[in-house]
Amino acid sequence: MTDTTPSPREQLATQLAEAVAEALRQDLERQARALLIVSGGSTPLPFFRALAARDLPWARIEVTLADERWVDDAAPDSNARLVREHLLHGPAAEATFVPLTTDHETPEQGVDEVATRLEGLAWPASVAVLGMGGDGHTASLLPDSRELDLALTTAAPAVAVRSPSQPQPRLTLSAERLHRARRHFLHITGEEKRDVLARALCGDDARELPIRAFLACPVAIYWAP
Ligand SMILES: O=C1O[C@H](COP(=O)(O)O)[C@@H](O)[C@H](O)[C@H]1O
Repeated sequence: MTDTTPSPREQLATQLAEAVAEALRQDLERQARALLIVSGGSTPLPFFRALAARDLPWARIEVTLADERWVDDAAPDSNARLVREHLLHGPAAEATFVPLTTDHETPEQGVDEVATRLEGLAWPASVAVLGMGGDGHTASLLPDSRELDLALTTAAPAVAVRSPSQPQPRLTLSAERLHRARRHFLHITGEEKRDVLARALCGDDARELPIRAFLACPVAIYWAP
């Protein structure tokens, strides 16, 4: 017989989708629109699929990203592509998705247009679902980027980022803007990320491990092996 038990990562994604959906429902009882910030990368895919299946008033929900690579939105490494392909399905296709790229050649040229777009959203966000890389980065607050200090301290909503460890330039929501969410969830999987998180919890220098900027939010940690 085939084992149909969901994997721990699928169970985690379902639990996270339930928590995010409940937060959106609660806020939409009191306000006309609600904003959801999601992360890119590979971890959120089962969460996107689980959330898309939730019964929500999607037409009143705005979705944007914590960060984006400055690539065409059909490129394999575009976070917008992941959101479009895995979250904005069925009833969830009625959500308003606000991407973080423009037609400009570089994020430095496009950042003001993205900032204007972001200012028009329903702040404070209901939820920010953060991810984390093995180097302790979250969004594109990258430990080796020249712009990390700026992104951690500026009041601007978005920052253009370049980093020797990343093949493409990126655009990230600033730490200040990511803090403007009523609830923060950290979604990570695997032993390596658990160890990085454990290390981050033992210190306070966000320049070394940028995820530290959110560990006192408070943040609800969703982890599975
Ligand atoms: O570059 C990125 O990495 C992190 C984590 O990605 P994952 O593939 O390890 O899940 C992600 O949170 C961030 O949004 C993304 O752009």
